[in-house]
Parts: sequence; C-alpha cells; structure tokens
Amino acid sequence: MAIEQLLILIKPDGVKKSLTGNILTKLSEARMVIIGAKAVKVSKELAEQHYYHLKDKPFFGELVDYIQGKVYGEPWDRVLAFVYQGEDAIARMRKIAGATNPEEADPISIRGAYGRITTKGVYENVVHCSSDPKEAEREIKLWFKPEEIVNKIYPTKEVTVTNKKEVVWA
Ligand SMILES: Nc1ncnc2c1ncn2[C@@H]1O[C@H](COP(=O)(O)OP(=O)(O)OP(=O)(O)O)[C@@H](O)[C@H]1O
Repeated sequence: MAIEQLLILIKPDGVKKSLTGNILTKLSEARMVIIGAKAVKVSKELAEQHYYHLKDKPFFGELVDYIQGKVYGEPWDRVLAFVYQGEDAIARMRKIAGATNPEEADPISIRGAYGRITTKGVYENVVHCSSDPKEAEREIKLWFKPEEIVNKIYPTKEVTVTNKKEVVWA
C-alpha cells in the first residue's frame, strides 16, 4: 500500500469544545506520524481557497464563517492544522473521522461522536480530513510552507526574495 500524506484540521468547534486531546487520541489509532503541526487564524481568503469546490453551494458563506471561527470569536477563532503521513493514510483517517454529515456518521467516529448540525444548517463536524492524494497535496501546499514540514514530501525550489519585510523576535 502507498505511503500517503493528508491534511487534518481540528475546526473551531473542536477547539472550543476542548476536543483536541480526544481527537488526536482517536486519530492515533491509525498509527500515522505527524510531520507538520500549527495553530492558524484562518483568513477569509484561505477559507475560500480551501473550500473553493463548494463556492456555489447555498451554505458557502456560513461555511467560510465557520472555518474562520467567526461564530465563536476570540479565543476560539482558530484551527489546529496537522499533516499526517502513513500507509493508506487517507482512507484510514477518513474512516476514523466519519461521514461528512454528523447525523449519518458512525457514532464511534469523531464526527459521529462530537459533530452537530447547527440551526443555520451548517455541518459542524469538528475535523477536516483530505479526501484523496491530489486534494491532500493541494491542501498541504495551501496551509503549510515547505520548512514547516519535517519530511521532504513534494519537490521544492529556492527563490531569492528581496525587499520582503519579515517579523522576527525582538
Ligand atoms: N449539505 C451540507 N450542508 C451544510 N454543510 C455542509 C454540507 N456539506 C458539507 N458541508 C460542510 O462543508 C464541509 C466540506 O464539505 P465536503 O463536501 O468537502 O466534505 P468533507 O470532505 O467530508 O469535509 P471536510 O472537507 O471538512 O473534510 C463539511 O465538512 C461541512 O462542514
């Protein structure tokens, strides 16, 4: 079986409900290795790019607000982003995550156990899980810089950037 990488997000509802530990414990059953991890305040642009395939859906606006954690506000308006790697990683992690609709998800899965449908009809399903290797590569490159991932998983190139301001520790 192929070694795959995928993006996992603990969405703002998972962060607010203090489910990070439970989710990571459940995901660890698949025996994958974490090769990237960080907390992210999601910009509107990043949210729209991540969910570009749903831009024509009636719930798109609510979905973008949801992944940005707008309904929760400070300090819950963030996601925890992880890159996992392992054999057959995508199918195995998606099984543990459960079906997109939390009402239809296996009750033992993360979404079945912790997800809900809001009164506005948004599936608050606690985690995001890449759906296939192509989509995983697109998402990993969208959320992470090469130096934020400890393994070399995709080709990189060196570029010289001039006149670029950078924030460093004072
Ligand atoms: N019919 C729907 N009604 C409301 N929200 C939905 C609906 N379908 C999807 N969503 C929301 O949009 C997100 C992305 O949907 P997508 O179809 O890409 O499913 P997914 O790949 O299982 O989910 P994710 O991308 O978050 O892992 C879902 O996780 C959910 O939060």
